Amino acid sequence: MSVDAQPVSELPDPRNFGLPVVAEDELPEELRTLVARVHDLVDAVAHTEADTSELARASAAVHELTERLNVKRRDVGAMLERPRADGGTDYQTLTNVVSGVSNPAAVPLVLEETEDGVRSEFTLNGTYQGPPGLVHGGWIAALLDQALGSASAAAGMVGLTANLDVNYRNPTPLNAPLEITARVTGAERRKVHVSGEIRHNGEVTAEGTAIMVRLVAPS
Ligand SMILES: CCCCCCCC/C=C\CCCCCCCC(=O)SCCNC(=O)CCNC(=O)[C@H](O)C(C)(C)COP(=O)(O)OP(=O)(O)OC[C@H]1O[C@@H](n2cnc3c(N)ncnc32)[C@H](O)[C@@H]1OP(=O)(O)O
Repeated sequence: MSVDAQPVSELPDPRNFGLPVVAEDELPEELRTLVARVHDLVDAVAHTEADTSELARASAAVHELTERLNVKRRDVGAMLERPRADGGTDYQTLTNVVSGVSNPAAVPLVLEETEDGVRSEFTLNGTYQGPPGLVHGGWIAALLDQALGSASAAAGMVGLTANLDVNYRNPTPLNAPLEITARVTGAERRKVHVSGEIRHNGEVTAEGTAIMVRLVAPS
């Protein structure tokens, strides 16, 4: 596979795409705490066997809270900006459903750059269940999509997924330590070829390949 695309050293500035940008240090610690607590709340709701009066009280409290938080909402598409260790700037979608720091539905997947791509260790609670005790296959695809896209971005080539191919090799367990890895394997013109896998105890449970098509900033 040929590698003839020229990686750019900096990620494109989302402002050039008309997107609002929030600096990481502008994100209140109280929001991060709220996100973590609501993440746990979703799992609690999914599995609770509390009695009906407790359920009714919880339902009213959550409804009231939703109305209070909805008074002031961020624009869809807001991007989080943070400094990178190498002096560059990193961007990610604030509410990304897999890794967004303000999204309680997110895993959250915190991908670290490695020598050849990206990597993360994470655990999925019962919220992500498909078959009994196992992670939903659609979420496995979403996790791989995110890691594959991030590997491309980490190599300076931000793109959209044009094609994603997933093989489910072994069941992926809930509530157990998982590892995800991804890397760029080649690039030609705007196409970036990426591959990655999810492992449990060192054994591959799912692997994916994708073609990301690099974004071109409007001129
Ligand atoms: C915005 C600001 C950014 C700021 C910085 C951000 C930092 C972010 C940080 C971290 C990264 C995050 C990571 C995200 C991870 C999650 C990713 C997703 O979930 S993406 C959502 C799902 N994907 C879509 O919604 C795409 C929908 N499809 C499209 O929009 C178009 O089809 C698109 C862009 C993929 C291509 O359209 P065309 O018109 O631009 O380009 P054409 O000319 O058609 O294709 C270019 C090349 O790609 C090939 N191609 C296109 N589609 C293909 C396909 N399905 N299979 C194989 N090849 C394909 C073509 O054959 C062509 O190749 P040839 O250069 O001629 O060899």
